[in-house]
Amino acid sequence: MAGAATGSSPAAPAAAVPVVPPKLLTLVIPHIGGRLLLGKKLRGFGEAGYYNGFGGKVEQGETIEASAKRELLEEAGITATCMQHCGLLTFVFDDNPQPWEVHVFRVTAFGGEPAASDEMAPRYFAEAEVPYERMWADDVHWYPLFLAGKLFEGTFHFHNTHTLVGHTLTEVHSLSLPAQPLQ
Ligand SMILES: CNc1ncnc2c1ncn2[C@@H]1O[C@H](COP(=O)(O)OP(=O)(O)OP(=O)(O)O)[C@@H](O)[C@H]1O
Repeated sequence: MAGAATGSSPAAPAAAVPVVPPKLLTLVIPHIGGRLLLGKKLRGFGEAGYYNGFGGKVEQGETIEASAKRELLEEAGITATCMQHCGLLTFVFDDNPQPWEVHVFRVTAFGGEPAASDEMAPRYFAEAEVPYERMWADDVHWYPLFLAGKLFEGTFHFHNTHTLVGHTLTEVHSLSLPAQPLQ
């Protein structure tokens, strides 16, 4: 008889695991002349005083790249004139069913002068002085690849939003970005 079952009981129907599409975000870091431009968060529960690149949610009708440039202008007052996609980070939280997919960009030339916004105060850091103790817990892992000019992909698992409990990280040779705007 064809199609004999391998187990003694009929296979149970697969449990319906809800798949929540990831929230798309950008993270833009100017990296020029051995220095990084980071922003000190001026507001946000539990985040004020912390440093990060510039970025936020990709909006409907916007490409990821356009979103990165918009956030850099809104938060740091500068216009990227040379920017490369260099990382894809996925954040998974045990207290949030929606993972975050963060596209990281390096800016190597920009127009304008960095200026504080109501969200962020920009500040330069030498490569050896990145303030990891005042940054997200994943940053200490992937910044070395960023600083070395590599492309990378990683997945980071957080407990209660902020405690990093595990991760994978690999250098890659290419990254792709959807050309279409977010629907
Ligand atoms: C979990 N570990 C993390 N490690 C490093 N960077 C992280 C991060 N999690 C979020 N980020 C980045 O922080 C910025 C603000 O994020 P977040 O406050 O959620 O964006 P926000 O909803 O305010 O976006 P809008 O500015 O309103 O569009 C944004 O660049 C996002 O990519």
